Amino acid sequence: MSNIEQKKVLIALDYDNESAALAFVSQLSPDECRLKVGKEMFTYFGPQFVKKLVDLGFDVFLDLKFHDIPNTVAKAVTAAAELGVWMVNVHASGGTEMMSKAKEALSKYGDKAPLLIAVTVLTSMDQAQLSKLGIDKTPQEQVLYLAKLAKESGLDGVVCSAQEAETLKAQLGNEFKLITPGIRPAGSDAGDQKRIMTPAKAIEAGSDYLVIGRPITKAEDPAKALRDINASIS
Ligand SMILES: O=c1ccn([C@@H]2O[C@H](COP(=O)(O)O)[C@@H](O)[C@H]2O)c(=O)[nH]1
Repeated sequence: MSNIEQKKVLIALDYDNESAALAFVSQLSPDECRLKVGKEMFTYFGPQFVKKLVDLGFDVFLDLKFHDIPNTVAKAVTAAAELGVWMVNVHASGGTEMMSKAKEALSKYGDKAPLLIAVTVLTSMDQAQLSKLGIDKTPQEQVLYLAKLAKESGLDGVVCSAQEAETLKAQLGNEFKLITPGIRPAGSDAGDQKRIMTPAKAIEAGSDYLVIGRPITKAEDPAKALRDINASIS
């Protein structure tokens, strides 16, 4: 398996203990995965933690899902770029002006700019939860609608579930990146995830990157769990 194929897995480092997270990371190579830092670890351990991972040579996806007025989000993604992260995200429901301003703010970093992607419909949401929000569309329709706005705004891709990947690749083209959480190896616990798929099926459907947390970090042997997943998608 080439390094490029191996690096399709983005491990969600959702730990409340920095030493435990770093002990796990010390078993990994930047050649076999990328790392995702989300709201929990960022809130506990801050930008210094992100910097540590970047300095260890890992590509880091800073998953803070910014959602605010255009000026604030443009400044927030700039702060992310200053940390040297590989990817950062905003919520597509923040609108096209917000997304375009964020993308524009990153242009000064040239080819060092992090990829900018937009969250569409959280993978923990199903049809019933969308309806409760007053959205009268299927998750598939709503994801496609928001992904089109993200593409129009110049973003590099979206966060969606692998269940929407085939449609999005067909409608938005191969270059537009699909980052898919809600990945569950066969037999593993779905937890709070609703729109799920196995790693191999997700890649087959068109996912570019798989976000995987608990199936790896809560496994008896997390490093082996990653190796097994990488083998299953090679
Ligand atoms: O729609 C989304 C957007 C982000 N996430 C994040 O991905 C990981 C998934 O972790 P698992 O343990 O594999 O469920 C987690 O950090 C979420 O915040 C998502 O799940 N869905």
